[in-house]
Amino acid sequence: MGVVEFEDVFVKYETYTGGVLALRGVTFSLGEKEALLIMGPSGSGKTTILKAILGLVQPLHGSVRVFGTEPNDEKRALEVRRKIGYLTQEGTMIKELTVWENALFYARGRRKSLDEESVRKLAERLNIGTVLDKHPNQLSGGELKRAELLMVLSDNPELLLLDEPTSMLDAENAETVVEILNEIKGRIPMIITSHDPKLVELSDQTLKIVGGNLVEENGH
Ligand SMILES: Nc1ncnc2c1ncn2[C@@H]1O[C@H](COP(=O)(O)OP(=O)(O)OP(=O)(O)O)[C@@H](O)[C@H]1O
Repeated sequence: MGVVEFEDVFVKYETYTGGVLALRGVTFSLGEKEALLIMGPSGSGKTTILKAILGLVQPLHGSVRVFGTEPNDEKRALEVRRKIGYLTQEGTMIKELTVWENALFYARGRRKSLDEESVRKLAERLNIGTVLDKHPNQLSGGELKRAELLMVLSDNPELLLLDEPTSMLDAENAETVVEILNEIKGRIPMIITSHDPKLVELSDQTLKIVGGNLVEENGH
């Protein structure tokens, strides 16, 4: 059994004009040591796959299972959600809190504790050692991206969903992020959306999605 299993999943967003079918029969499985990369043009359904894993959208048809459970299952949804580290494209940090306070708040909400020393070490590696006591609106786009990643990695997630983890980063910082993900790979299963060739290299499996349909699958 995979950590994540999609079987013929259709997802529709309701709109005033009748709705958008964002996923049209998507099937794939993520093994417990695997890194899966999802590629595809803007609006093709990549983020919707991540949202379906988190239970933020309901399949119209088909089944999604995460750690053997439907992410919308009332009794186990929260337990499953707490295992997942989700890096969004838009960021989720609270602007009134510092980066360190955000990481603490994020971990506490998930019933986890943080080891300050390892968080500081990871921050140094991500080249944001000096931003832990700053507020998110005091950071550059690239610093904020790495701070969000720091928060998501800090509380030892059991599954990582990373939406465009190297976008907004210069080559050197993108390289460091890929290096860190390479070290984590095999320990924490991950699903990454990106077009970054370095992340293609890192992944065990690549899916290409166009207009909500899987058009290509490659196992490396
Ligand atoms: N909340 C929503 N309501 C209505 N339509 C939506 C909603 N969210 C996404 N969509 C539509 O669903 C489709 C898939 O969107 P999705 O965000 O999954 O694409 P994506 O591949 O992640 O795009 P990008 O690379 O630009 O982030 C798009 O047509 C988008 O406009």
